[in-house]
Amino acid sequence: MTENGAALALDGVSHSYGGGAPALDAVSLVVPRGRFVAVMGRSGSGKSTLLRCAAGLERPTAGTVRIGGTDLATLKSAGLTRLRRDRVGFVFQSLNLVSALNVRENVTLPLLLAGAREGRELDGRALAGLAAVGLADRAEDVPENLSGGQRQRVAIARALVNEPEVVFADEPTAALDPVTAAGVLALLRRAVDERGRTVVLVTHDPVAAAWTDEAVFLESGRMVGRLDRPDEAGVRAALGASAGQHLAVAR
Ligand SMILES: Nc1ncnc2c1ncn2[C@@H]1O[C@H](COP(=O)(O)OP(=O)(O)OP(=O)(O)O)[C@@H](O)[C@H]1O
Repeated sequence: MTENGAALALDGVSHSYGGGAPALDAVSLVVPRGRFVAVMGRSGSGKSTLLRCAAGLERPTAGTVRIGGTDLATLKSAGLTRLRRDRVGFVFQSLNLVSALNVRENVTLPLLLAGAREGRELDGRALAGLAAVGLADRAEDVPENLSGGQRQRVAIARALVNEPEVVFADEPTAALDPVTAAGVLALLRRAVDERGRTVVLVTHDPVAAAWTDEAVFLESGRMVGRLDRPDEAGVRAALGASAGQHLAVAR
């Protein structure tokens, strides 16, 4: 896959907060359309920084980020906001939903922000999205009446509603029990397999990574390895190896 045909392409991306040591150091990554990629590494290795740079939430200090061929550096602040709103979906660990809105309204929010008119068509899209995550019957409920796993499923419906080019998920299952987490990961997997979506998942969890097509490993801001079709044991071994490498360097 060339960079041009990719959903997401990072080329030599570095980022330092306030001129300190690089949190991300010359990372290159090409994610083809219809692929599910896990970004892994220990706490502080730069996973969230990679996601923030890739999603246009943070401007890297060096390197190029392209989403669907658009070089994010060519966009001014308003253009970057539009890109995040129209072409990218987000699922975070928590605080995903607006508590003042019901579930259906939460799902329609990205469409409304993108200029769609309220009405039957919009509600139909929200309900179809909710049905896909098994929550059509909770459409008129408020988020606080939902369990953590149900809220994350609503967040996934919302992240997918505008058919984004890339969905960025930052530890979306960290607060969930293993069974509920598996349900949420299965939904992301289905979005890739059945709807051709592209998902970048930040996680420290080898079980979560085993749902993806490819795991990439960060250590001290650098990309130190990757695994195709990762399984749990392979991911644990790779994480152990990169930690060992780090210790060897630190000594
Ligand atoms: N806003 C910030 N200002 C200054 N330094 C930051 C900021 N955010 C992150 N860092 C630093 O950048 C480095 C990478 O952090 P990052 O949050 O990307 O790691 P992570 O792998 O996502 O960690 P975790 O798994 O704990 O969330 C760390 O050294 C961190 O302290």
